[in-house]
Amino acid sequence: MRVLEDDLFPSTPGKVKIERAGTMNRQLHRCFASTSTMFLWALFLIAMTASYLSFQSFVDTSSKYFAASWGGLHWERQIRASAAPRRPPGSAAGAGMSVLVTGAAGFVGTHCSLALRKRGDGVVGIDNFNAYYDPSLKKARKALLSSHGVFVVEGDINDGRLLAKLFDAVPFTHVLHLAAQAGVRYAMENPASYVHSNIAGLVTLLEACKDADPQPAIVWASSSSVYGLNDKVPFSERDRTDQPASLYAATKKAGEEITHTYNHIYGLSITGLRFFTVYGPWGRPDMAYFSFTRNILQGKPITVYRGKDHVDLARDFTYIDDIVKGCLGSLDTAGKSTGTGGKKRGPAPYRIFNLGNTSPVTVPNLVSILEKHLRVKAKKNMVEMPGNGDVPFTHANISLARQQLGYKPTTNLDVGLKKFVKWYLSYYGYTRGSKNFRQ
Ligand SMILES: O=C(O)[C@H]1O[C@H](OP(=O)(O)OP(=O)(O)OC[C@H]2O[C@@H](n3ccc(=O)[nH]c3=O)[C@H](O)[C@@H]2O)[C@H](O)[C@@H](O)[C@@H]1O
Repeated sequence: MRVLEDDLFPSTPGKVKIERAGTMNRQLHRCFASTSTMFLWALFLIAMTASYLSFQSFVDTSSKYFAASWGGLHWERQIRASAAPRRPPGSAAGAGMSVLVTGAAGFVGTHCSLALRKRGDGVVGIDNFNAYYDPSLKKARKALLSSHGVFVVEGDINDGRLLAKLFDAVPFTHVLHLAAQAGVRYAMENPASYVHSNIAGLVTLLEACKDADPQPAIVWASSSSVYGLNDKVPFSERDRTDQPASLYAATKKAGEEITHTYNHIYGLSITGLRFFTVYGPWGRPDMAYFSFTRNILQGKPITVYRGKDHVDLARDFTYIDDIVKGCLGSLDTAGKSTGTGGKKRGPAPYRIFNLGNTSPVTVPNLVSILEKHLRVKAKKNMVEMPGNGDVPFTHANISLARQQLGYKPTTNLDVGLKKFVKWYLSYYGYTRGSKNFRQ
């Protein structure tokens, strides 16, 4: 390039003058020659760029094709086998459902999938096994599901092609949508992950459901956090939910509105469940009861948040088995979706239920119960609740779920944490007095 420039704009003007006088023709000729050289260079560069881009898109497409962990005849056979209900013929509970469970390798997803499978329903799971918390725990849950005949597809709910393929392979009667970016405080660290899973992923899933023929009925996980700054207790489904305290809560609230539009426009049957701080065996390591247990056993301090004026925070902690009953009750009572091929044929149910325990426990009390079951004293750092999205307390009114789902929680925090601690000690291979953890 520098050579070309020098040719057109020589750096010795005196010399130019002399040459101009005598050799104008030659100069013109050189100029034309340089222009055509530039033209050729430009053509060459365009050709190179075009072939690079087409090579890139070939690499992208083929790597997607080769990296895809789904598709093919064998895969479809596994999906269909897993989706097939196995209730005995003539069973009082009917023919059985085919349920697509999103977030199946998650905490609530695993328990619900197992419970459905155990009573004879067909279940196919989908999970993206992201690294929000230790994926090896998710893999272990997947192995547990697999040992009970539940197949879990490794994929993302944002992948519309995968969802379409699943609905092509199986006429799912229900979708239990539990895949989400959970956690209240993490939303300040990674806000985009909440939009990706709880908004974009939800819409992609609803699009697939609305296009499916037959359309499935959808039961999905909202959250008690939608009550936000509401201070009327206990929280009832009729209370205001327009003051979220965290982005997480805002995305769950948005999910309630988004599902409403799909119910209204396409006739999808929707049930939203507001879970209240679910805990238990195979739980989520990011939650307080789980991380407190780990730290207490390892002799590390735990941070206990306190509200304004030293008021203890409280949660309506709900045991996983009770939540599973609420989820299955919701699937069993969900009315049918009415649309086909994206067209609504009539009104479909739109329901929202609180699934809580109705007896809040303070966080210091939770710690005392853990200390009792672990037989280890916690090193507590009491700090004022940072302004990171937490709410001071939650308390569910569950009358609606009791009436319509037959929901009746039966496990208190003491009994539930005892079961959790038993699982934790066996899963992480901890024997009392030893410091050998897998974690
Ligand atoms: O039910 C819900 O709506 C929500 O319940 C939990 O959220 P949260 O109730 O905040 O549960 P934890 O993160 O386990 O916290 C429980 C309590 O412990 C407190 N905490 C948490 C962490 C910590 O280090 N110290 C501490 O005192 C929190 O402030 C809170 O009061 C889940 O993480 C959410 O995904 C779910 O949607």
